Amino acid sequence: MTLRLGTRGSALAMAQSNTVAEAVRQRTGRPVELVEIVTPGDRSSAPIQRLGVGVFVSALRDALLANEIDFAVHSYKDLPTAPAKGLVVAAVPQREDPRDALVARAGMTLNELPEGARIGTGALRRIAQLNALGRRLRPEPVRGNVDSRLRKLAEGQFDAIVLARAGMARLGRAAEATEVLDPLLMLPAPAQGALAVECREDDVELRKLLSALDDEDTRAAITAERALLAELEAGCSAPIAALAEVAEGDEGPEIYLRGAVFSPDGGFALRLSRTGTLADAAEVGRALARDLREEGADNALGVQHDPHP
Ligand SMILES: NCc1[nH]cc(CCC(=O)O)c1CC(=O)O
Repeated sequence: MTLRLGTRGSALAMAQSNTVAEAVRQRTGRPVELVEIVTPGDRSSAPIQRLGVGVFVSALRDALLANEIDFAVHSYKDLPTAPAKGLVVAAVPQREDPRDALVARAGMTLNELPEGARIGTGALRRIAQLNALGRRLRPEPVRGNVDSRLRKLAEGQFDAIVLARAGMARLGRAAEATEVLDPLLMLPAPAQGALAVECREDDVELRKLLSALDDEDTRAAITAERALLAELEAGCSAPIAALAEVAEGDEGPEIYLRGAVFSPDGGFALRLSRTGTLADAAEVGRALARDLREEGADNALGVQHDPHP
């Protein structure tokens, strides 16, 4: 029987869904059809921070629970940390490049941008890290999909924009980045570059099929990054960054987790790290969150800032 994959109609969502659909066809031999779901987030042009964290997600989840579709693909970093009742992340495919990218006019790198350069980005995490550089760059809000952000740059609305390299890559536009930002300067959002393949918890047969797409290292990395985020009780737009990498340690594979918390003006920046085994990924994330808290993370997270005053 044909599997129904629910997807938003945006170019990025379609690219992600088509990639997963193809992988499911190849690995299971089952036909997959795409079913387009329109979410309130697609109809509105209000700032994401105002629409709320789950705006792109809940319409897909409703369709899953109503049995209108069989599975859905999300950008993992857009998923709230709270688990969805009746649903399960059945697969976490191998992650794309998790780093942020700079696209600047005249091929400039971050270091070459002049004082006062206007940088289009709405994410508090990116605004804070740009401000923390102390270069007097000027972050300015920008919304819209990857294509429209690149168009606004080309039209001269900004000197540069910062966006996830993974999103550019999925649209075949990664070559337009003028610099891939080192996580030392710009630590990405928890789960950036990863996908969550979600289905109904009780759909045992499909869960088994989808598990063929699961990548163990990616799942461990995302588990650590999101445990950190959940422990700090922050949403996807909070100025919190995390990146876990898996590498061979002395006694087998190990997880290397970096986490950071910023005040939006960049005046407070706290970066810490921890390591552990893959099996302990969630505990590594929670422990690093506690470390961040002990070192004053709440100073940055306690106050609610309006990103677009
Ligand atoms: N914030 C929206 C969003 N959600 C997922 C991606 C890109 C793909 C990914 O990170 O997986 C983007 C665009 C961006 O941050 O530039």
